[in-house]
Amino acid sequence: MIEVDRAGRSFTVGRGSARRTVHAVRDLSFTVGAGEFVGYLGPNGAGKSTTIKMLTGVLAPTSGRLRVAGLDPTRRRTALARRIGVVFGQRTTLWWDLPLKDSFQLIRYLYKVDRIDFRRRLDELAGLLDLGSFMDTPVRQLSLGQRMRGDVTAALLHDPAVLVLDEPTIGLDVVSKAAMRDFLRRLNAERGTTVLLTTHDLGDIEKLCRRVMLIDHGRLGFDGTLDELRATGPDGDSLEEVVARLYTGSAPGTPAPP
Ligand SMILES: Nc1ncnc2c1ncn2[C@@H]1O[C@H](COP(=O)(O)OP(=O)(O)OP(=O)(O)O)[C@@H](O)[C@H]1O
Repeated sequence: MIEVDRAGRSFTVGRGSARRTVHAVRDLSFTVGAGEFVGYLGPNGAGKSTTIKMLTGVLAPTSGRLRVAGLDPTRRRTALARRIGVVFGQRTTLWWDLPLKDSFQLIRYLYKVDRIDFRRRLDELAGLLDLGSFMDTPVRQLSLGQRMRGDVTAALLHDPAVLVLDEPTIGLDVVSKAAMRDFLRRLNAERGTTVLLTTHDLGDIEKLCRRVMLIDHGRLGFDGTLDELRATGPDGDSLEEVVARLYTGSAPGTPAPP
């Protein structure tokens, strides 16, 4: 479902003699099969957002190739939009001044979702994510937890095969977080939606992902099961301790090793 083959993305920053190249992602290769739920971890500045931007067609790779649902994300961005859903926990894709339900109608229009499919899907998602009490509320008045549920619904209205989540539980209280995780687990198990989850919340990873990939300085440093990830540290270490050890030595913005 997702194929990344020696993908790289660099940026030129600075001017004159201070001009230099930042290798945000280097020689990145992995595949994610249909129905997998994969965690994508890395310290700040590791290259996670750059990877997501390449997978969603926002940024073209400067080397290598990517395929999502069989499509080249940069060349087939419109076609890909129908196969992929994306949630950025830190910012909304909803219309700030419109009631939530109007945002959904706009998405139906933009994605050309059949009216009956849309109604069925929205009813189902509204039930699962408990949207009923704030469907008529303008997005700017929603609490963070409500807004996040709205954003997840918006990303799923066109029933995408792949869901890319960038910190979908950030800022949520323990109850909302548990509900969101439960929803995502069911979505993956019952609908077979392929999920790539980027998060700094290792609870998300522990509760949801069987497989974890870890990126550091733009390179894939680990790709294996959650159990294999734990086994990289001494017995009895928490996942946080194991991951912190793997992150050690990396700092945001430091040049990637050659
Ligand atoms: N448009 C850009 N121009 C220049 N450098 C960039 C650009 N986008 C990203 N970078 C650099 O590429 C590297 C990777 O950034 P990226 O945003 O992909 O990291 P990240 O893993 O998502 O970090 P975080 O967890 O902090 O969100 C960083 O050094 C960053 O400064």
